[in-house]
Amino acid sequence: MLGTKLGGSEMKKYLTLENGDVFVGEACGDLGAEIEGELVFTTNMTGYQENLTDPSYKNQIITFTYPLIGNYGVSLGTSQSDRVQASAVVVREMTDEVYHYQSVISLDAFLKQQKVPAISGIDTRQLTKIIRQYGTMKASLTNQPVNAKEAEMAHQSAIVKSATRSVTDGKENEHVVVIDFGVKSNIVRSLQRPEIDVTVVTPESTFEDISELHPTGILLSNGPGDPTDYSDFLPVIQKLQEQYPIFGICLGHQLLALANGATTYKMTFGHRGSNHPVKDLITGDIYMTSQNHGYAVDIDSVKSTPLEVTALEVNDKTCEGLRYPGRPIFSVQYHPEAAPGPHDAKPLFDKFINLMHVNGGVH
Ligand SMILES: NC(=O)CC[C@H](N)C(=O)O
Repeated sequence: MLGTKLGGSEMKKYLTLENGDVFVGEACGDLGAEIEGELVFTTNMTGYQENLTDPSYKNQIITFTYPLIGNYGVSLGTSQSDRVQASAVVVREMTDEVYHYQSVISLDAFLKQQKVPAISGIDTRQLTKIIRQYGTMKASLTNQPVNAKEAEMAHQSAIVKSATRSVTDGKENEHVVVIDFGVKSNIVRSLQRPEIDVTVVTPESTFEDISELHPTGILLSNGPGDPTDYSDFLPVIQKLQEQYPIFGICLGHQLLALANGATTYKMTFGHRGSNHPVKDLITGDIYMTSQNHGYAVDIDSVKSTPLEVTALEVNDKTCEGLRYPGRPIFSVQYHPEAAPGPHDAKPLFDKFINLMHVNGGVH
């Protein structure tokens, strides 16, 4: 059944796109809430809980192209941060008939609890075709019809405020410092080993703050928004890369590129999904990867930097990996931590830790 009625709601909701298109559906999630955001789509067939709680989706309205969302509920330990980060959710059908032994709450109830609005009964195939043609655009989700002008939104900085926290007990001698631009829990989890301490620090940290932690390696995390909004942190990366092994993931990859003089650009509709093939130019291997990004590193701009392109997206040949020859520094545009998605690239965490071992840890 299309647009399952949830919690007895028959309330209409209006999704108004910047180009003037209007979709009318049924309100679910937080029924009263109205929001604006950047309308994006993800082709993930599963993993809605991980997507919704991924801080990289801050200020974005997520359209799920998979037609049935919510059927395995929401479970403990699956979220990628402590709350829903996306502004709103667009689905073809949301169900609260949940079948999963670990589910503790339905998706609709979770969204209500988190005060996040959603709209169901939308032809998400048609909507996705519009986004593919016109590109990612601003949109509003309202309880009454509005005109497209009102759906226009000023540029919102999506920078996440984070706090420094020690993830492990600090007794061991190898120490990864994660710069938290909006880090996903599974990145931190993927680094954890008995011999490794992990400390997560805010991007307001200075080079001195970070050095005082005696890192053996630095992980530049994923995060929301336009990478050029983070220019304040680039001088810190420039200093860190003189001394420490670095692994950049997604936003972290883009910031490593910017810190070395490359440029980034906004893609038409980005890559959001779990089946993006990436070719590793060093080994020739192809990985299936999990992705969620709207910006990319300009490959031509890398030529005049000390960096080298190490991977390409097979379909559109965009930059998926970089390394700094001669230094223990590399980055990827995709998500080796998955959550959700395939695990082909998981060995990159071991690669980073091995680089730290080889480097011996610069203290
Ligand atoms: N997942 C991420 O780190 C996304 C990076 C950046 N916000 C982008 O959309 O390109």
